[in-house]
Amino acid sequence: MNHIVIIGFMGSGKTRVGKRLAKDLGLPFIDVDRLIVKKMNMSVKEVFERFGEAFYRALETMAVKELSTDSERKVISVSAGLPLQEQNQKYLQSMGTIIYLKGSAATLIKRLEGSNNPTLEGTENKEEKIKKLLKQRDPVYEKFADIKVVTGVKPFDELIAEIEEKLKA
Ligand SMILES: Nc1ncnc2c1ncn2[C@@H]1O[C@H](COP(=O)(O)OP(=O)(O)O)[C@@H](O)[C@H]1O
Ligand SMILES: O=C(O)C1=C[C@@H](OP(=O)(O)O)[C@@H](O)[C@H](O)C1
Ligand SMILES: [Mg+2]
Repeated sequence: MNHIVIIGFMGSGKTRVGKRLAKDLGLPFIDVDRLIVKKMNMSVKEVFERFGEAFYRALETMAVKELSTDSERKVISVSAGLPLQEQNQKYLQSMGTIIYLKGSAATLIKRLEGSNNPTLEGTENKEEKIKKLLKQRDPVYEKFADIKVVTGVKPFDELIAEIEEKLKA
């Protein structure tokens, strides 16, 4: 497929960037988290609480499998944990151009201050947890990236322009 796929840590801007790219490119936008929220008619947090993380991960796999064979080109923001799951990786790789929105620990910590993300909830030291998870996840995101851009260093519009240039190259 030739989708444009956005990956990255929680708070890296996948949803915001994906929405804007889709608008600029005149493509439909899909956000995997939002797709699940709609399907389940409850928040991500509620799905985790009522059915557990494994169930949420299974929903992610169903979504990515379906999208990997969807022939209508789209901008797709996948949830942060999705690329980490081995069962998703073959689908992810067949989807199209993968953009990694890379953020420093400092940028992500700042953006996730008020977040009620279930992956970070209940942790005593949120900063340490973010740093630890980022260390585990960054090499995986790097591995799958066709295009890498750093978020948090330039204004949003300039970041979008950089991505659009790289997509043309
Ligand atoms: N390039 C950026 N510069 C500043 N703030 C940003 C940028 N991209 C996203 N944000 C903000 O960071 C937060 C997380 O963005 P979001 O798109 O929800 O991330 P994700 O979907 O990767 O978890 C939001 O408040 C969003 O407005
Ligand atoms: O990192 C994770 O494990 C998760 C990230 C979230 O997505 P965002 O990247 O949109 O925050 C959401 O899918 C869920 O809370 C699990
Ligand atoms: Mg999001």
